[in-house]
Amino acid sequence: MTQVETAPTVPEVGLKLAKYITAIADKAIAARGKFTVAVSGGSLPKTLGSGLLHMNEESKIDFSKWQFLYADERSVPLDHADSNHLECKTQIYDPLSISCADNVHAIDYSEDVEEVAAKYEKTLASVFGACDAPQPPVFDLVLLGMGPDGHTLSLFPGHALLEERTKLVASLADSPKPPSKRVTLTYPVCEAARNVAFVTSGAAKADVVYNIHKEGNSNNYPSGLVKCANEDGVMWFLDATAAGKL
Ligand SMILES: O=C1O[C@H](COP(=O)(O)O)[C@@H](O)[C@H](O)[C@H]1O
Repeated sequence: MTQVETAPTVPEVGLKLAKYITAIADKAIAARGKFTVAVSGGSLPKTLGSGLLHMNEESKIDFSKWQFLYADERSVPLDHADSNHLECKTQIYDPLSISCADNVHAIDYSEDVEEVAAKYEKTLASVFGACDAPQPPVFDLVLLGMGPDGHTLSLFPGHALLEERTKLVASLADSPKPPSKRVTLTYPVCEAARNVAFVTSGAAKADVVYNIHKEGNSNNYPSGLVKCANEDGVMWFLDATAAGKL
């Protein structure tokens, strides 16, 4: 099951997303004292950053109990133009004065992408306590993007990692979308998360959005295979062009 929210423009999607995420954050902080969110790269940081900035201007958001982690990361230095962390820093953390030292868990770069994945699993354990595949970390929210080929996280159509059920964090060195080396959370982590939301915009995504939501072809795309623990299912935030064929 999925839920779909549409808005005419990307900034309006950002605003809806900001209201959604702050509501989840408030609930998580009231229940457990912190809010854990995994963010993706690509177009998502800009959409999220613009929505949060707008909301923050109206009434200040307290980010002190927010913990930002990553849904996936390109294996490049943190100051590289392809780094998902750099994009989040530019679009979200710096404009909102969110402390990278206190509230963000960047994925450190190394030439050895398997080592990067192993270190990220340790980071998950430091935030969530001991976790493994039978008992994955429980994120309050995983925020995902979707490419025009239907990929999400760094899980690409036809890739062997679509079957990964043992690791929480997987590495790949053959991503069809550059850069080739990446690390990614796996499906079991999404399935354990309290909430999972896609944020997708642009006409290039409209066919895949239609296939996943209207044609019952969701199993043909990595994005369509994502599930979460929320009984209302995965949430989709779409702008008018991505939703154009629904
Ligand atoms: O490479 C990636 O692409 C996807 C989708 O990006 P978008 O620019 O089409 O929104 C993104 O979700 C993922 O985090 C990133 O590594």
